[in-house]
Amino acid sequence: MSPILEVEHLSATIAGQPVIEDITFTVPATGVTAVLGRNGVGKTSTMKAVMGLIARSGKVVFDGVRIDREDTHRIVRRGIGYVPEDREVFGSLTVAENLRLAERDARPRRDLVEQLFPDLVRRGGQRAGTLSGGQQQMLSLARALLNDNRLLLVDEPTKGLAPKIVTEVAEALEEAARTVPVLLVEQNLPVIERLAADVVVIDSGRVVHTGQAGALLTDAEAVHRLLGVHADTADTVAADAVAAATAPEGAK
Ligand SMILES: Nc1ncnc2c1ncn2[C@@H]1O[C@H](COP(=O)(O)OP(=O)(O)OP(=O)(O)O)[C@@H](O)[C@H]1O
Repeated sequence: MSPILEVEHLSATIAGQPVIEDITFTVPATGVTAVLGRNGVGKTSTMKAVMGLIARSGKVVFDGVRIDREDTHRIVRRGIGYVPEDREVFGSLTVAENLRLAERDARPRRDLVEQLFPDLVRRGGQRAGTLSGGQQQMLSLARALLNDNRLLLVDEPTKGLAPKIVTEVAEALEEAARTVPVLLVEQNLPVIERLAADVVVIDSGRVVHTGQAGALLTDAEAVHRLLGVHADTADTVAADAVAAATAPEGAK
């Protein structure tokens, strides 16, 4: 099967400063591909460059069509959904209004969204600005899933969330990934282990490793060298996350 996204020699600048230098990778047409790397190496910039949100050069091919000269509006209409790191929701509008505004297709996938996020249905009348961080993340994901996208770019969806909510967001993403391929920026190794088939590791604006997620995560030396964390720390984090997610309410 051909890749859904091909990125070749992609470079980008913000305010004239280079933020990524020479990024090359492909995203398979199914499953989750994780973009990893230490803080500030260019993960978010890579997503923004693909979406045409920052000045870029190089080649980006989406489902066989070059999109690197197109504006963001056109790229979105081609079927790439983008869930940015800052969870863009309209804070003064209700949850239901946020969802309605995101509907682009003639037949939005309301059933899928209601099945994945029953809590959002219950909170339809609540102003989005008063939702918790985890609920805002769910709303942001739901907005992208309403349309029949052919690829989702999701930037650090679990950042800053409590372990139990991290598990809920991971579950929602896992479900979503059954219907659409996902390019996921993520720092949480247990989440990557659970969701990702493939990984792309970035360092100093360049790709330094691509391969299968399982092969990287079981190689403690590579995890330490490429990501700057100890694999056993990741195991501890995973164990803590599972314990927190499964502990009775009063024990958390
Ligand atoms: N608006 C901006 N103005 C100037 N420099 C920026 C801006 N946004 C990002 N940068 C710089 O670009 C580089 C890459 O940033 P980017 O946000 O892509 O990294 P990241 O890997 O996503 O980081 P993190 O994991 O911390 O979110 C960093 O050195 C950052 O300081």
